[in-house]
Amino acid sequence: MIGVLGAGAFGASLAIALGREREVILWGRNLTGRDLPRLPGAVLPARVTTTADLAEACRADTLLLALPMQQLAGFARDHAAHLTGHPLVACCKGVDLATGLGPVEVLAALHSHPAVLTGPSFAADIARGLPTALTLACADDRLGETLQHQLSTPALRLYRTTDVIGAELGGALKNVIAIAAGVVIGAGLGDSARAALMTRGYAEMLRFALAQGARGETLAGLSGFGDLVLTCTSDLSRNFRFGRALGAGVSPDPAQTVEGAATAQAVARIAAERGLDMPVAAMVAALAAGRIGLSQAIQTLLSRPLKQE
Ligand SMILES: NC(=O)C1=CN([C@@H]2O[C@H](COP(=O)(O)OP(=O)(O)OC[C@H]3O[C@@H](n4cnc5c(N)ncnc54)[C@H](OP(=O)(O)O)[C@@H]3O)[C@@H](O)[C@H]2O)C=CC1
Ligand SMILES: O=C(CO)COP(=O)(O)O
Repeated sequence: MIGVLGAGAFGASLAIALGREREVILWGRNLTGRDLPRLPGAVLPARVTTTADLAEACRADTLLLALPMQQLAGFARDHAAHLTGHPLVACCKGVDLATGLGPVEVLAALHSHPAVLTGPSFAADIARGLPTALTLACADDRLGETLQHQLSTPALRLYRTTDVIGAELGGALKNVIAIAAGVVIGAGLGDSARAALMTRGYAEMLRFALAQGARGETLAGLSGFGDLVLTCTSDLSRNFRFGRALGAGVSPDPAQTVEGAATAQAVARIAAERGLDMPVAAMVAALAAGRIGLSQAIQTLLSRPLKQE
C-alpha cells in the first residue's frame, strides 16, 4: 500500500496514476469524501481510499509527501511520530526559505535515505493518464530501485539517480527561471527574449547546482533541462503565469501555489553568501518581493556586461 500525503493537485494526480495499478491511500487535512478541489473534474480510481486521519494513512508502507515546499519542515516536525521509519518520497520542488535546505535534507531526521520525485509533469496530464517521465532520486540506490518499480506505471515512467542534490535543485531552480520567463512574455518582450532568458537561466541553474555538489548530467536531464522547458513554455504552469502577471503589471492569483517565489529568495541569499553570480534569480527575488519594479528588473538584465558565453 502506498500512502500519498497531501491532496492538492500533485498528490491527487499521483494517487490517480498509482491507483490505476495498485492500492493507494490518499490523505488530505481537509479531505471530504472523494472530492478533489485542486484537481477539478478528476476521479479517483476504486483502488484509492481517502482519509483525513493521518495515522490511518501512515499504516501504508511507502509515503509520498506532496505538500508545498515551505510547509514541509513544519509538517515533518509536527508529525514525526507518524512518519519516522517509513520510506519517504518528497514530491515538492523548492528550497526551504528558513534553512536553505532541500526537501530530502528537511526529511533527513525521519529516515536514513529519503527520496525525491521530480521532473516535468503537470498534475492534469498525470491524472489524465498521459505519458510522463520523472526522476526518482535516492542516495541509496537499492532503495531507489525498489521505489522506482513501486511508483512506475505504464504511463508514469520513473528514471533513477543517486544525485539527490542535482534532482532537487533542477526542480527548485526551474521554477525561478519560469517566473522570469513569464515576466518576459507578460512584458511583451517576445519569444526570442524568452529563449535567451531560458538559456542564460539554465547556465545559472547549472552554476548553482554544481557549487552545491550536483552532477551536471542530472541538470541536463528530466529534472533540470526537461522541467525548465515545460515550465517556461506552458500556460499550465503556475510559476509561469505568476511571472506573466508581474510582467503585465497585474496582480497574480494569491490562491495558487507558486514555489519559485520563495525559492528565489532562498537561492538569491545563498548565492550572495557564496559569491555565486545568479542575476536572474536575484531579479526574480527582488521583483517578487516588491523591492524593484518591472522596468528596473528588465533594465538590470539588459545592462549586464557583455562577456563570453
Ligand atoms: N501541480 C503540479 O502540476 C505539480 C506540482 N508539483 C509540486 O508538488 C508540490 C505540491 O504542489 P501542488 O499539489 O500542486 O499544490 P496545491 O496548491 O494544488 O496543493 C497543496 C496541498 O497541500 C496542502 N497543504 C498545504 N499546507 C499543508 C500543511 N501544513 N499540512 C497539510 N497539508 C497542507 C493543501 O491543503 P489544503 O487544500 O487543505 O490547503 C493542498 O491540498 C509543490 O512543491 C509543487 O511544485 C510537482 C509537479 C507537478
Ligand atoms: O512542476 C511543475 C511541472 O513540472 C508544475 O509547475 P507549476 O508549479 O509552475 O504549475
